[in-house]
Amino acid sequence: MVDQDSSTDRLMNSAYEAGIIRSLEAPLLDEGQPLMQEAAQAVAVNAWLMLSQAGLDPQNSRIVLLAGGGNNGGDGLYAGARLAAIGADVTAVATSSDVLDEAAQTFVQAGGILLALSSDADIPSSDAPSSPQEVAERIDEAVELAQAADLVIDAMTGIGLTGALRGIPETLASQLSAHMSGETEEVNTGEGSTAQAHNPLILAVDIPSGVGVDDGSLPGPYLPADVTVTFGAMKPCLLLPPAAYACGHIVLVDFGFDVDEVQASVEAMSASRCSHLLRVPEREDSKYTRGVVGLVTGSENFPGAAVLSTRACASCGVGMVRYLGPERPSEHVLAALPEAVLGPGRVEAWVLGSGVAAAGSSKQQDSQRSTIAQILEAHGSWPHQGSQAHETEDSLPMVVDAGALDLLPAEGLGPKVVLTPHAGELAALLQDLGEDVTASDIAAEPVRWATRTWELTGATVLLKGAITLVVGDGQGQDPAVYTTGFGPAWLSTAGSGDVLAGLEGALLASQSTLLADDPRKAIQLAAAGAYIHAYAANLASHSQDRAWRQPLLFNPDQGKDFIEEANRAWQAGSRSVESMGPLGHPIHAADIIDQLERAQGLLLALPFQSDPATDEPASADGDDDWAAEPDEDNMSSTESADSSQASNEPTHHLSPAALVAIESLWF
Ligand SMILES: NC(=O)C1=CN([C@@H]2O[C@H](COP(=O)(O)OP(=O)(O)OC[C@H]3O[C@@H](n4cnc5c(N)ncnc54)[C@H](O)[C@@H]3O)[C@@H](O)[C@H]2O)[C@@H](O)CC1
Ligand SMILES: [K+]
Repeated sequence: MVDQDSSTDRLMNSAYEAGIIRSLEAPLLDEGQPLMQEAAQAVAVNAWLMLSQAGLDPQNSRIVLLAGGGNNGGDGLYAGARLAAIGADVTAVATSSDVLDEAAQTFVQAGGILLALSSDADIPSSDAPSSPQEVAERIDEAVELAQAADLVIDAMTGIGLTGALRGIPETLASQLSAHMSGETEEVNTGEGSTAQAHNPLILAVDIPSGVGVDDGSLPGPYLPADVTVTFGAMKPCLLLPPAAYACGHIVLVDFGFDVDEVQASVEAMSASRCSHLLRVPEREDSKYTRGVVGLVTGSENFPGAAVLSTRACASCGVGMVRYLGPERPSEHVLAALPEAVLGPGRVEAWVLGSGVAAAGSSKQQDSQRSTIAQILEAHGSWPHQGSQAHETEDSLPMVVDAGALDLLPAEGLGPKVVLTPHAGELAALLQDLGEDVTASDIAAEPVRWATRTWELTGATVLLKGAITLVVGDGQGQDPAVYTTGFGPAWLSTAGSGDVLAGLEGALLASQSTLLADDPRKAIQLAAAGAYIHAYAANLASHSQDRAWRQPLLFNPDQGKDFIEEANRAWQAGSRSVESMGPLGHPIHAADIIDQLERAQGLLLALPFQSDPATDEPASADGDDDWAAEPDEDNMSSTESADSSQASNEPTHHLSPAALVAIESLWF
């Protein structure tokens, strides 16, 4: 993990496997800390907030709780009891043969109704269905209740889930998720028109039931959430695609875990982590000590890629950009970037292959490929074939993209070689390495396949996606895994990858001394590159859409601050997990480049901000009068003089009575 992490940074951005979460809970439980009650309180408060944000009165809302047989169900039942106690209409559906007894009794005493679905149910205050037909009827009843509810609290399974959901939880998850995605019949309004089916809000307790806790996969049916209230620490599924897309907004309940001695399995790149990875020039620096990047990108057919990659590279803090290519792209590069130097010479890092056609994809062999092959031979950090040289002093950090990927030697690459494929390119690379895998297999299990590529090649693997993954050498035998989902969906546009390759090269070159000391830093630098890329796209598009957001920290002492943060972050009334905020506008690749320098400036300003706990670069200087400054988490928009005044106003729209009610949940 990044050395300079604050404990808040670590808590919000480091994810631990289920077994480690249990080891972190154990000492607190031994000391008698009432973790389940703390979890239940947080669930109740967040349920209340979700309802009130959607314009509903929580005290008159219909809530359906799906309660499993483990502690996750226990959390849900105690939360349901708190909500029932303030007047909500809460029905708990028991999805397994038993539920935690004391939790169920507390729930029923508070006025909740308990419905058992399993034929061998042994549950207080609810008879088991007596025949298979009655089981089926009760399941139908539960599905209908949930579909008609204002809020569904999903407490079927937490970190105790093994494999895909089975049995009643599987049935409920598949029927409810089909309903919400509109796969079931539309509602006929009786006037010849159809209306969208009503969708309940969904709050997931700890994790959405059904997602692969430790690997972020979706092994079977699952219930996508609007908000996931998770306990103690982040789990891998909350960061890793595709499961992370099913979590909605994440609220992390701080139990005070001591994570100093445990190893995270996934880390999210954050603004603060990123700011520590940028190299700031010193007085004695010259253009050469700041790093020279050599780019073999673009081609006669794709001169634009040469322009985009060199311009992006020049915007990211290197001393010099050197371009190698045929006449046409060279002329374009020089026209767009007069600072560029053409032709061979000394470099600290290479960027190879963006905008270069892979073998077989064009009739004419791309002349850039022979240059790339020579560079790979001379500067690759792997044993040279036919010579005894191993990891040599000639080996340089390099970004290997697009048309250079198939020129790599198959194995023995080092971490300073950063591969930047998208799923399709990775599938082709893995097929060359003998794996039977398609691009859609990779999209379904990206961390598995990025890790496999790292195992086979030894390179650092940056797999591009809405959430980009970087896998490379970690501690001991285990890989390190970083994620970045800071960008808006506008980022998926032609040339965006060329921009990323150029900026990755700049980071590797400017930090070549750091990399020489510890080649594993390439993973963090690669993830930082993806973060800066995303951040520049946010600035360019004025979008607050994010593939992934940091969790909101829930601390019982925060009270109204948390309400305000949640209101700001969740966008009042939003019922869609798709849209995480105002969408901004389209961008093209050059727009991203235009914001790269500003993005880095904002990141470098971060340590000087008054509130170091917030992981959001300082707001800009007010030059965007209408647009929202991108925020990693909970930041407000660019503050003009007027709006900074407005930001002192409470952002929630809760009546005094509503505040009294929520305070009763809180204490
Ligand atoms: N350890 C603790 O004291 C704390 C745990 N907490 C909660 O406890 C949860 C973990 O509790 P548990 O270990 O009891 O496990 P869970 O409650 O997550 O899961 C166990 C339940 O899931 C069912 N299940 C497992 N795999 C299944 C599958 N494939 N298909 C269908 N059902 C399946 C089991 O039959 C059982 O009913 C956490 O996620 C969190 O919500 C919180 O209360 C905080 C404190
Ligand atoms: K759950």
